[in-house]
Amino acid sequence: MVTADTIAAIATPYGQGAIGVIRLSGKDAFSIVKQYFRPAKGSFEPKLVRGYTLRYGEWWYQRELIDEVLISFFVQPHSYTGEDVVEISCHGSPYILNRTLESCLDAGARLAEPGEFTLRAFRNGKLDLGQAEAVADLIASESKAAHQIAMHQLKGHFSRELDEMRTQLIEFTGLLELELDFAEEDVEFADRSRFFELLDRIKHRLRTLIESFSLGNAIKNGVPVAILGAPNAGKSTLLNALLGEEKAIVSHIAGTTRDVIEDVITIDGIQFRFIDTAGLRKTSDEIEEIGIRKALERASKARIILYVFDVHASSQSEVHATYELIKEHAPDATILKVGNKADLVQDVEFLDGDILYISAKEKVGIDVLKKALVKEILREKRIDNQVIITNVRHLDALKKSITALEEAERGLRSGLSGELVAIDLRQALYHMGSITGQVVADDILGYIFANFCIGK
Ligand SMILES: Nc1nc2c(c(=O)[nH]1)N(C=O)[C@@H](CNc1ccc(C(=O)N[C@@H](CCC(=O)O)C(=O)O)cc1)CN2
Ligand SMILES: Nc1nc2c(ncn2[C@@H]2O[C@H](COP(=O)(O)OP(=O)(O)OP(=O)(O)O)[C@@H](O)[C@H]2O)c(=O)[nH]1
Ligand SMILES: [Mg+2]
Repeated sequence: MVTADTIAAIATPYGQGAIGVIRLSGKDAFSIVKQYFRPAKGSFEPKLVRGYTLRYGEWWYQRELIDEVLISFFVQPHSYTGEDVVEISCHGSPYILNRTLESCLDAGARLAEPGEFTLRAFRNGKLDLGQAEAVADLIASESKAAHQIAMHQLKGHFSRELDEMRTQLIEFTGLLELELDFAEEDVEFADRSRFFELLDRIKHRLRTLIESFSLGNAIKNGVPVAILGAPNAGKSTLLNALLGEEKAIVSHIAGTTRDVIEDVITIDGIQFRFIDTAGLRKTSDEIEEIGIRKALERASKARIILYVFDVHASSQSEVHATYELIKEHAPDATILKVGNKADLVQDVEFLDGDILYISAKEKVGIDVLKKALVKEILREKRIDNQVIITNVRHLDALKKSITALEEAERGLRSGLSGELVAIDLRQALYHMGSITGQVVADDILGYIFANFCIGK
């Protein structure tokens, strides 16, 4: 067990709260408590601490009664970090928390780096790297879907699957390398046809994981939905109807919205990021022109585009032309056609095809539109109980693994000797292992944990 220097941090958010927690981890955690803690009953002996116990008493520092506190004890290796851990629960006042932290630092603890508690948990084998990253995602999750994906990963499903694939590859790679020792005898220990099968299976699975990134990333950061269309189509009215608040200015004057306006809402557990934009048209107004450029730029980054047109006022050719303009700028997005101001027409037989008719102003059809958005994101996919990757680092490692596997396959097909093929396989194994952290360089660890909160 690694028991390094003792780290300390405030583990709760900054500001006033009912309770605030200071966390200490490392070999001096209990003796630091000894210096300032006066138990309400009995005495406190670091050596006699039992894990999973709680003590009540006072925290004194520089002759000042800082607070009444509750202290939780975890004895290594049975703690989050795997080290001796202490949690001091104070009243949630910034002054109390700062003073208590100060006292711990005064006694020799060091201020923890962001993510350092979790880094220690990783180093001590409590979590693998993928799970440690899931902890950060879990804390950041703001919707049921994002929470589900992070929790699935924290529970180690992704890691287990990678481990299984790695084990199969390692076995085969070992056999290939063994052939080297019998080079003169021209033997093949590793059954080539079974190998191609294995490679196909693993590549297919890796590809599915890679494809899941687009969904995973959208869910984690909020699915970007850009609202586009001609001026006065009712885009801002639609944004307000979706959000249920008057966020954007609405007026009968064409060209009202200039800047990009955005806000998030959660629908059926999925967070959507709605982006209202300037109406698309030819204009000589310089500022409006900038707004239109921004609109098209945001269109290119959206996953879904709500193309809003006025069923009452627009001609079929206008509707078509704007649609083509949007499509050109956002070839990868799904474009949903939304025929607005349906309240102004009697029979809606304006355009054929899959058009959603709504009245943004009268809030008619908004729920159907929301359902359509959720359906578009989930399609047939379920997000519970399956691995969905959300992390660019993982995406990168998976892509590199596939490239190496393809190289190995090419080598085998062209009759390359086993030991050379094995080099590519080791490369693939390396990249797969980098996800769970079986192989990982220190600078990568530093980069990963730097993005955590302090105290985590
Ligand atoms: N107060 C508090 N709440 C918290 C945490 C924490 O550290 N402190 N957590 C942290 O962020 C999460 C819980 N994670 C934890 C994971 C493992 C252990 C732990 O003690 N593990 C031992 C126990 C196993 C056993 O029961 O024997 C171990 O792994 O050996 C503690 C917390 C969320 N809530
Ligand atoms: N009758 C009716 N009027 C609507 C509807 N939606 C919007 N309007 C009206 O259409 C006008 C333009 O609405 P906006 O939401 O500002 O249109 P926009 O697309 O954001 O326009 P720009 O920002 O100029 O591009 C306003 O007068 C709205 O009240 C609707 O469903 N029915
Ligand atoms: Mg507008």
